[in-house]
Amino acid sequence: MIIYADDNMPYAEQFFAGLGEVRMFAGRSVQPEQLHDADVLLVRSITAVTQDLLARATRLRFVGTATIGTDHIDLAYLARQNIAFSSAPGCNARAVVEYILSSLFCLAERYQWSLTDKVIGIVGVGAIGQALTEVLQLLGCQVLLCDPIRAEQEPDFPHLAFETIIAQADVLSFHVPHSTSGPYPTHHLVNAASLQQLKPDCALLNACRGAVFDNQALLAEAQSGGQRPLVLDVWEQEPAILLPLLPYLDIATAHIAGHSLEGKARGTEYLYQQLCRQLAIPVQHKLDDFCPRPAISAVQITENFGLPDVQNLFRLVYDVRRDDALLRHHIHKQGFDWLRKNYPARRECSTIQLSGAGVPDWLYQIGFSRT
Ligand SMILES: NC(=O)C1=CN([C@@H]2O[C@H](COP(=O)(O)OP(=O)(O)OC[C@H]3O[C@@H](n4cnc5c(N)ncnc54)[C@H](O)[C@@H]3O)[C@@H](O)[C@H]2O)C=CC1
Ligand SMILES: O=C(O)C(=O)[C@H](O)COP(=O)(O)O
Repeated sequence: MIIYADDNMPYAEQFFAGLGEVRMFAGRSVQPEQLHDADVLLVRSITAVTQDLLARATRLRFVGTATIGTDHIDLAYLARQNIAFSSAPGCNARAVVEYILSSLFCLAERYQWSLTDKVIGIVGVGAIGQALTEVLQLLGCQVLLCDPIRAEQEPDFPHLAFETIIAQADVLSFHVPHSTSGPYPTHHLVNAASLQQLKPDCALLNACRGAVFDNQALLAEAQSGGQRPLVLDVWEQEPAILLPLLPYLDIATAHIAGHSLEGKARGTEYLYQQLCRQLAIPVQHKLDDFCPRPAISAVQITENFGLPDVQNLFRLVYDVRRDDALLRHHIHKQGFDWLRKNYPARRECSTIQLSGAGVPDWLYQIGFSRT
């Protein structure tokens, strides 16, 4: 069996070598001829898996994407061809939550907010939006939710219409898939018209898909004197991003919100498990076999620890300002894909064990580990 895997998929060799010959490829530039003998194709979000890409892959039996999003895959074509498919739902949800949390801590410091005074709106309350909601509520924030699809399925879900939430929120964080059709399309949810409905200082955060925000509309508003705080991890037309927008952004990163080591590697592990299931063979490897020990693994908490200390503790794990600086420094010479490919190691809160008599339970609930 020949398994083609994106060369930005951590531990692909280690997980898949026992199942066949593993060949790595460059996700952005892979060509149909390269895949002519593929039995299995494992991609990340930068490879558009279309009928054209698979034109020569007559042996293909399984396609996997080590991502949550599936908007780069022609799912209907795979179904028509009887090619099994798996994404990796939830694999990097925790990393995105930590990215947003770090961004909120930065904005709070820069603008001297108290996060607990802000009304935070979450648009899209799936794996990421739900986990983010729970963390923010544990930190004492007021959170409003918008998810019309959940509202249809769960009568008690506290849904607010998009028009309502955008008028009330001080901060809006988006966690929807990108869609252009269906009853609730998300393409350009934030556009020139919806920007007019927002409070003028309502902060906008996008760590879902670039085209959920009309980037030209953001630029037009900023150039005409708009002052709203902006955080963008994802952009329209990646990797050719709208560079004139950069100076107006508080935080700008290269689609790395989900790129904790655990987040990426869980994606690989999930696909490995799915392929084993497809082949009806037992799972032999797990993530813990491969993930290295984190640089900082334990922290002592004293009885003086309180809510204001969370930001400092959190910065031991992740500080989004590092990734913002990387983008601003390297984007012109090295480019967007280089930033993603050379992303420095980042671990999740769960890799830090907290000890001490005074550890409040909510610290464990927001993601740190017990000793
Ligand atoms: N920046 C990054 O590195 C990453 C980005 N993502 C993006 O984040 C998206 C969300 O991820 P998950 O929460 O895991 O997905 P999910 O599928 O668990 O949740 C998405 C939620 O959005 C809701 N939704 C759909 N259309 C909506 C609309 N018009 N208005 C409000 N809600 C709507 C759905 O009902 C669902 O509850 C992914 O589709 C992916 O595109 C995911 C991981 C990493
Ligand atoms: O999971 C998703 O969906 C994402 O957006 C990924 O975190 C993006 O990472 P790459 O697959 O583009 O490396």
